[in-house]
Amino acid sequence: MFVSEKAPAKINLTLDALFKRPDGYHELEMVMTTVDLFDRIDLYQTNKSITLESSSGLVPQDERNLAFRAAALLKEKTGCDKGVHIYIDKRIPVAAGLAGGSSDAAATLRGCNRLWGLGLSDAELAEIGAEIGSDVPFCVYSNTALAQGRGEVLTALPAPPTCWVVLAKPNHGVSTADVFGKLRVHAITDHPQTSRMIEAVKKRDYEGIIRHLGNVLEPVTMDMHEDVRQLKERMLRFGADGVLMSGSGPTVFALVKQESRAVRMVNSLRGFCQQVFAVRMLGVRRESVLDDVRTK
Ligand SMILES: C[C@@](CO)(OP(=O)(O)O)[C@H](O)COP(=O)(O)OP(=O)(O)OC[C@H]1O[C@@H](n2ccc(N)nc2=O)[C@H](O)[C@@H]1O
Ligand SMILES: Nc1ncnc2c1ncn2[C@@H]1O[C@H](COP(=O)(O)OP(=O)(O)O)[C@@H](O)[C@H]1O
Repeated sequence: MFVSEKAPAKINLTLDALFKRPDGYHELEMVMTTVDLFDRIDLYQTNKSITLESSSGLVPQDERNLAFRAAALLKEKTGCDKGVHIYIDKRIPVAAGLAGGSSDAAATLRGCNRLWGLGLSDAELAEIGAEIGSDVPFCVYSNTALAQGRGEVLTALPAPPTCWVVLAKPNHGVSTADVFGKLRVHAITDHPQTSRMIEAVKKRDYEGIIRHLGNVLEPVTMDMHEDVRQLKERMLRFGADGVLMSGSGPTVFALVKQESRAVRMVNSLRGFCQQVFAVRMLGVRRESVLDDVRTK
């Protein structure tokens, strides 16, 4: 038996931190959505064990991989005695603020649920996913949502209006824990207006979305990596309607309406960053690559 799942990247249209909690996590408010840049997760049923391989040498190929951890946790929670071989075709840049690992874990939860015939709901998968990482519940649904708490309390939103999203990742990663570690919540002067962003998304108001883009982690990462600040300035100069760093970074995304402008921007950024993509805003979950369970 074999199933395949798409694992899309996410971007943050807003990211606000309200306070640091006693458990060390930050209480967040984020509007997140998905873009048309995917990893592909192929899952092959085996006897008992879990094994993993990836097209990318940049991610662990063992039990440290978040997809491996997802399959192991699902087995443990359900008492399922089946196994799986996981193959990850990696397209999403790693340690980039695009939730690539979380999305791989979420796609593995969705895929193993089908492969092993467990019949769990998305809400049950999201609850299991929250034990792997704060972004995993959002990635189980992979739509558009307001995320609160440490990221796991979700309220679904409609998809934003479609537009081009140019993603550019500087030639280094950042550690999410390091960025949160340097954030001083009481010193934030420029909180995003989350409710205004929600309103703009609901009204499919493109200009409103552009106006209310905001991320309190952006100055923190920029102070650690000057090239992220330069990248944002460059994208604005190249004619983006709006530019923001996604999550803890260092990927910066630009929103543009016209395809021709997105293509020009990609060509202009290629000398500056190795990983540059022009993709569409998605905002809703796409079903699996191969629609149904197939017998091999
Ligand atoms: C910042 C965000 C925004 O979407 O995305 P990325 O930049 O990773 O894509 C997420 O909150 C990242 O979620 P995720 O990558 O799953 O984080 P986790 O593994 O749960 O946590 C990694 C570390 O980040 C910090 N952390 C994370 C979430 C949160 N609400 N407060 C925190 O302080 C903690 O130090 C934690 O140890
Ligand atoms: N399947 C996976 N894909 C990407 N990274 C993974 C995966 N499994 C574990 N990791 C580890 O998780 C860390 C964060 O990766 P990633 O999810 O790409 O970053 P971000 O949360 O910033 O988008 C990396 O250091 C990477 O080694």
